[in-house]
Amino acid sequence: MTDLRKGRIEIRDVSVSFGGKGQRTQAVSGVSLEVKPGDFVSVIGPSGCGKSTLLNIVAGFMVPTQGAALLDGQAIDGPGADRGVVFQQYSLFPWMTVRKNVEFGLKMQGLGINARESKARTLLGLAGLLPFENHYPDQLSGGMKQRVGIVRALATSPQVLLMDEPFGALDSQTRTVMQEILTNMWQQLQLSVLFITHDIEEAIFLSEKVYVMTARPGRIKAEIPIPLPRPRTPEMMSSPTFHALVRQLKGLIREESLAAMGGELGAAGLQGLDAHIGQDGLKALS
Ligand SMILES: Nc1ncnc2c1ncn2[C@@H]1O[C@H](COP(=O)(O)OP(=O)(O)OP(=O)(O)O)[C@@H](O)[C@H]1O
Repeated sequence: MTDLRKGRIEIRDVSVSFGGKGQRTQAVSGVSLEVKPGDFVSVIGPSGCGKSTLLNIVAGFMVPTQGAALLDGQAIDGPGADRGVVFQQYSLFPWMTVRKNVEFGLKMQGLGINARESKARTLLGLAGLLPFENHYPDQLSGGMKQRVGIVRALATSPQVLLMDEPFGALDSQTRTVMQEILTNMWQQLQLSVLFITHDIEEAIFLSEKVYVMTARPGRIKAEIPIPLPRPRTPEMMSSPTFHALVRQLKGLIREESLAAMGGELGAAGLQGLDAHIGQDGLKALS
């Protein structure tokens, strides 16, 4: 079991710019956030606000232009086995069975065949995948492939799990089941999770805390604690607290999405919108 005192992620005053002189894009500006050991924290915000950029910095795939990301007080300077990463697209090896996919990282760590097999089977069991251990990825549904992806990321016992829209490609039914499976695994393994999503309900259902980002350049607009009890159940999604949180987050995101779209459309584009739907239509939208 993961040591509960480990797995603290800190992003300290991080700014990121892309491109050279003349074509410089500031993606992220002065972002600070924290995931305490064993916490589940989501980041939500309009498209292009820098969510994936932040996750890539914590994963060690990218270096910030300013500021720093730390894991348990140590500056992150590259990828490491202490951080498991799951992306939206499934990244399984198609020529390996489910179990061999899960065992891969353990083999790289030099674990013997029996220990690898036993660990892989335990985790596959937690995710309900043991009956499919000898299947190949193309014999699995999207939800099952993503469950294997999560189990594979967890196999090397990382202290933190970094997830970038992991359920974005799944239908809503499968997505709901995956959210429940993930909360169960998170509770049993006591990991810290940094979770990127566009989906407000998903962020609330899964998290202890949700950070809302502004339109680009991404800053932290709000930090919303989620006071729902654990374990979370789908019935909680109909509770007044849940609905109030959805309303609050929708309001915050809407402001930023309009700002982001305004930037893309420009004044002329927005005038075109105005001409199309008229002032009354615009009032109805606000
Ligand atoms: N390698 C890069 N070179 C230039 N610009 C980049 C690069 N990577 C990201 N960007 C820009 O930085 C901004 C933030 O990108 P990022 O992918 O982090 O946003 P995001 O919030 O994850 O977006 P989405 O929700 O659409 O996935 C975007 O405007 C993007 O176009």
